[in-house]
Amino acid sequence: MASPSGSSADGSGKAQEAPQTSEKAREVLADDYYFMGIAGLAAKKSKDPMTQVGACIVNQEKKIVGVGYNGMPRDSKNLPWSRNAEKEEAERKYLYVCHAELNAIMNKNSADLKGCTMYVTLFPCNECAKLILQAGIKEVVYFSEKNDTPASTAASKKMLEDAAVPLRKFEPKEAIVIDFSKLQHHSAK
Ligand SMILES: Nc1ccn([C@H]2C[C@H](O)[C@@H](COP(=O)(O)O)O2)c(=O)n1
Ligand SMILES: [Zn+2]
Repeated sequence: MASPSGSSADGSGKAQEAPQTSEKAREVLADDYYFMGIAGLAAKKSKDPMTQVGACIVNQEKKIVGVGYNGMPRDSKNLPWSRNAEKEEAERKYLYVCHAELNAIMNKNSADLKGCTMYVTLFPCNECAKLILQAGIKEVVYFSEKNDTPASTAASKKMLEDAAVPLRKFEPKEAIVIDFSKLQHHSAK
């Protein structure tokens, strides 16, 4: 470690290099912010005009093994995105859309998801809770909760609780901002 004064700090007698004044300590993103941030970024890819949801699955070594967002099934072209309650059920998105959690699980790049944690930007519905349990996921971290499907939410909570899978709300204390101009790297010389 360089000593600020530039004098010997290791007993070698050699002067240590002082840190450049332009070098400053960087903040290291905490795991929850990083993984929920990835889920949030994935959500931005969703074509759902009303609700974009993202999910990120992390294994016990804190490696990302699956990411997904809500979208229509593969190769579909003309399925409706409407949520309009006055339309026929077949003309609304709900029968067709693949939830972010389903897509994250399907997109897995590891043999299995046993012992993993799922980060998801919206509370998982009861169908996704079943998928989460069947995949062997052992923890769920969610960000927001809508109260428009109370029976589904209650069933989801019940299933996860019954299987002793902890469900935790992510409560960020600050925003993450990606400023691309700050990602510009400059050579040392
Ligand atoms: N945990 C969840 C909950 C919902 N979704 C998707 C399904 C739809 O695309 C959208 C909800 O639509 P809304 O009723 O808000 O218009 O969110 C999901 O992927 N994961
Ligand atoms: Zn779902």
